Amino acid sequence: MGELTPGEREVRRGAVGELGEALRDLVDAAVRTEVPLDRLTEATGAARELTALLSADLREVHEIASVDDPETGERWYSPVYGPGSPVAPPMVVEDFPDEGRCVGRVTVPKKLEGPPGLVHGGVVATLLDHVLARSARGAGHGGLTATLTVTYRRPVHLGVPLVVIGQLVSVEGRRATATARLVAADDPDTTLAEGEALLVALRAERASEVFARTGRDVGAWTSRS
Ligand SMILES: CCCCC/C=C\C/C=C\C/C=C\C/C=C\CCCC(=O)SCCNC(=O)CCNC(=O)[C@H](O)C(C)(C)COP(=O)(O)OP(=O)(O)OC[C@H]1O[C@@H](n2cnc3c(N)ncnc32)[C@H](O)[C@@H]1OP(=O)(O)O
Repeated sequence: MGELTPGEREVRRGAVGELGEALRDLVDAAVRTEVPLDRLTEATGAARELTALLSADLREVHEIASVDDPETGERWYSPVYGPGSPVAPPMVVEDFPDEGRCVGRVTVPKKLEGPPGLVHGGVVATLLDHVLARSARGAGHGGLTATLTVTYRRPVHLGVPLVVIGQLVSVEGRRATATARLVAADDPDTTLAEGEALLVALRAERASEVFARTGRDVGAWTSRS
């Protein structure tokens, strides 16, 4: 699909979000179902039909989606916040760029379970990584995560509203550091997990190399100065 007009992109984004929500419901049912074997087999056939329907026009693996904005970094299939992603929890994030802060809200579903009833530790790291990078990006210091330290202080339960706060701490040349906390919405004083990251902005020429296969200008990961 070629580039969309702003109006077309808005309409398509709405449809992508609806499909994403339907697929997340499907994934949730798929990981929780205890229906008899014949029902499982029937569902497998229906799922394969759905795959054929969507596969009539597919992007290559490096191609950027028509609904995305590579300059601002809005990604509709992000595994963290993408409205179109079946694997995203998804987290809803509010940006406070003037304060170098962002606040994510998320209730983690069954598909992202680690120990029984608890959120997988890699998922906790992913949620922290996102708000860490995003707090810096919002304040104009887009970069890739160079180091990420996660401290798991308390078990994080599935199905509980969570708040994940990222805060940009310092910027020095292409390097930015940020910290993040994950808490339960109803107990904001108890830290469940915390993160710290070094984000390094790519030099412009390095960014052109790294993202060459997308065939697009990708500005959100480079130094903006
Ligand atoms: C959809 C609807 C809703 C709308 C949503 C709207 C908006 C959403 C927008 C945004 C979302 C925002 C953002 C968040 C998104 C995603 C977050 C995910 C982040 C990631 O998932 S990201 C992937 C994983 N990540 C990598 O894939 C990195 C691989 N890696 C490399 O690509 C290189 O390794 C690199 C680039 C890191 C460095 O490479 P390089 O060549 O530039 O490095 P170089 O040597 O020049 O270092 C430069 C200076 O950094 C220092 N430095 C470097 N590394 C260091 C280390 N480890 N420790 C300490 N210091 C270090 C040096 O010491 C030097 O410092 P100095 O300049 O002072 O000498």
